[in-house]
Amino acid sequence: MRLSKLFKNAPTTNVTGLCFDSRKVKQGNIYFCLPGMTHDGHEYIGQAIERGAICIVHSRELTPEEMPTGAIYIRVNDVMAAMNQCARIYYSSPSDKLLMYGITGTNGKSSIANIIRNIRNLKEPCGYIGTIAIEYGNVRLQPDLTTPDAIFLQEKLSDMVRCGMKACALEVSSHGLAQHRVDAIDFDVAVFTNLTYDHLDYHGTMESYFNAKSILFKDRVKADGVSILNIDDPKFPELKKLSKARVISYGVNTECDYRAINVEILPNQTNFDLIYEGMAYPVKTNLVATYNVYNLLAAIAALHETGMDLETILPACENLPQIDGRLEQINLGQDFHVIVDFAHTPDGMEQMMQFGRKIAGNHQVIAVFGSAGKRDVAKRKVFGQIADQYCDSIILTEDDPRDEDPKEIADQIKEGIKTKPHIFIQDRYEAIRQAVESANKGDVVLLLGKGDEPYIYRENGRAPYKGDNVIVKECIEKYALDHEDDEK
Ligand SMILES: CC(=O)N[C@H]1[C@@H](OP(=O)(O)OP(=O)(O)OC[C@H]2O[C@@H](n3ccc(=O)[nH]c3=O)[C@H](O)[C@@H]2O)O[C@H](CO)[C@@H](O)[C@@H]1O[C@H](C)C(=O)N[C@@H](C)C(=O)N[C@H](CCC(=O)O)C(=O)O
Ligand SMILES: Nc1ncnc2c1ncn2[C@@H]1O[C@H](COP(=O)(O)OP(=O)(O)OP(=O)(O)O)[C@@H](O)[C@H]1O
Repeated sequence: MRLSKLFKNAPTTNVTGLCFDSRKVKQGNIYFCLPGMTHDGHEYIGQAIERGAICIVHSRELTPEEMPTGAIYIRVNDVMAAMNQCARIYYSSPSDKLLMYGITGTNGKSSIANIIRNIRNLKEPCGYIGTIAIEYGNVRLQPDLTTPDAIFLQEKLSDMVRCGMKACALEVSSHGLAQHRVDAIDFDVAVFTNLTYDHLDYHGTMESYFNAKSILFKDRVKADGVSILNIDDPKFPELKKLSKARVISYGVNTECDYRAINVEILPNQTNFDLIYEGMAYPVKTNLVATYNVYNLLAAIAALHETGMDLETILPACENLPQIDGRLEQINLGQDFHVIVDFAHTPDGMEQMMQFGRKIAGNHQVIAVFGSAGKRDVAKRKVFGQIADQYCDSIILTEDDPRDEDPKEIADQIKEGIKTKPHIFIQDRYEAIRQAVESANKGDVVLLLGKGDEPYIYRENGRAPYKGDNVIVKECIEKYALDHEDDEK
C-alpha cells in the first residue's frame, strides 16, 4: 500500500506492513513509536530503521541524533490513534464487514464468546478471538494475549473476512481497552458479564478497572448497536447510563429482558425457564453451575438481538461443546467427581467451590490450586479464605510462579486458611496425583487455575506442561480405576 493512502500529504512510497516493536520490524514497514509502561518506543527508532523501517511515526520532538537518515518522519499528536487508523485502512476495515460481538467483564468472556460462536455458526460462519484460541475456518492459533494488539487484530479480522467469516466473537479485556487495542473496531454488540476483584496490580483501583471496562459501552459499541448488560451486577445502572447503544438486560434475580427462573442445577445438566416478553421458554443445557446460566443468558440475548430465532438458539443450548479447561468434568468411570477449571479470580474460585460443595453433599471437596506469581498479590489470602469456607481438604501447589517462590505464594494463601487441613506440594503433577489418590466415593476433586493450559510460566517464560485435564486422566487411570477386569 502507498504511504499516501495512510497519511495525507505523505509521499507515495510503498509500505510493506505496520509495526510497533523495533525488534520485529521488516523491510519496508512503518514503525510506530508508542510510549509503554517500561519503555518508550521513541528510543528504538535507530533499531527500527536498521531493520528496514521506511517511515517513523512519532509524537515527541526528536533530536537530530534520534533521526537517522533513510526514513520518512511523520509527527502526530497521538501515535496510538494514528496506528489504529492506519491498521484499519491497511487491512480494509475488516470489522465493518463482520458482525462484531465484543465481550467484556471479569469472568465469563471466553465462555460467552464460545457459546455465541458455536450457535452463530448454525446461521453463518463466525470466528473467535480470545484467551483460548484464535479460530476461524481451518485456522486455529494459540494466542499470546486475550485481546491482541491493534495491528495483529486488524490483520486477523481481515483474514477472517478473506476466509468467509460473517461474524466474530471477540473477548475484550480491560488491558485491551485501556491500551486502545480495539479502538479501530465498532462493535455491533457489547456484552458485559460482571465486575469483581481482579487485575488491580495493573489498574490500581476498582474504579479505574471499571472505567477501562466501560470504554466498550461508552465509545466502542455502535450507536445503533446493542449493549447486553447483567442486571444482577451492581454496575448495571452505571453502565446502562453511559451506554451509547440501546440496552438489553439479562439476569436471574431481577425482572429484565432475558430472565431465567426456576433454575435447577444438577451435576451434569441445568434446566431453567427463559422469560422473554412475557413468554416462558424451557431451556435445557449441558452447561452446569449457576454462573453458566448467566453466561448462557448473555449469549442468548446477544444472538437473539442480532437476528437469530429463539427456536434455533434454545435447542442448540442442550448440547454445547465442552470448552477445554472450563468446568471440564472428567469422567473415566471413577466413583468420584473431577472438575478442571480455569478459575483464577476470587469470584471464579468461589463459584467453583460453591458448585463443588453443592454436588458433594455430605462427601468431601478436595481442592488443588495455587496463585500466579508476579500478579495481584492481595488475592492470595482471599483464595485461602474461600477454600476454607467451602472445601474439606486443600492441596496448595504451583500456578505460573514466574520468578516467585511457589512456597512463598502458598504461605500467603495459607494466611486465609484457618480451619481446614492443607498441605503444599510444589510439583503440580504430584499435587493432582495426591488429590486423586485421596478421593473416596462421591467426593469432588477440584483442580483450579490452569484449566487446559499446556504450559506453566516459570522464570524464563513458558515451560511445557501437560495440562491439568491431561494429567488428571493419567492419574485416574493409574490410581483410581480398578483394572482387574481388564486383565481377565
Ligand atoms: C501490562 C501490559 O499489558 N503490558 C503490555 C504493554 O507493554 P508495555 O507498556 O510494558 O510495553 P513496553 O515494553 O514498555 O514497550 C513500549 C513500546 O516500545 C516498544 N519497544 C520496546 C522495546 C524494544 O526493544 N523495542 C520496541 O520497539 C514496544 O513494542 C512498545 O510498543 O504493551 C505491549 C505491546 O502491546 C503488550 O505486549 C504488553 O502486554 C504484556 C505482554 C502482557 O502480559 N499483558 C497482559 C497483562 C494482558 O494484556 N492481559 C490481558 C488479559 C488479562 C486477563 O483478562 O486475564 C490480555 O488482553 O491479554
Ligand atoms: N459469569 C461468570 N461469573 C463468575 N465466574 C465465572 C463466570 N463465567 C466463568 N466463570 C469462572 O471464571 C473462569 C474463567 O471463565 P472464562 O474463561 O469464561 O472467563 P474469562 O473472562 O474469559 O477469563 P480469562 O480472560 O482470564 O480467560 C471459569 O473457569 C469459571 O471458574
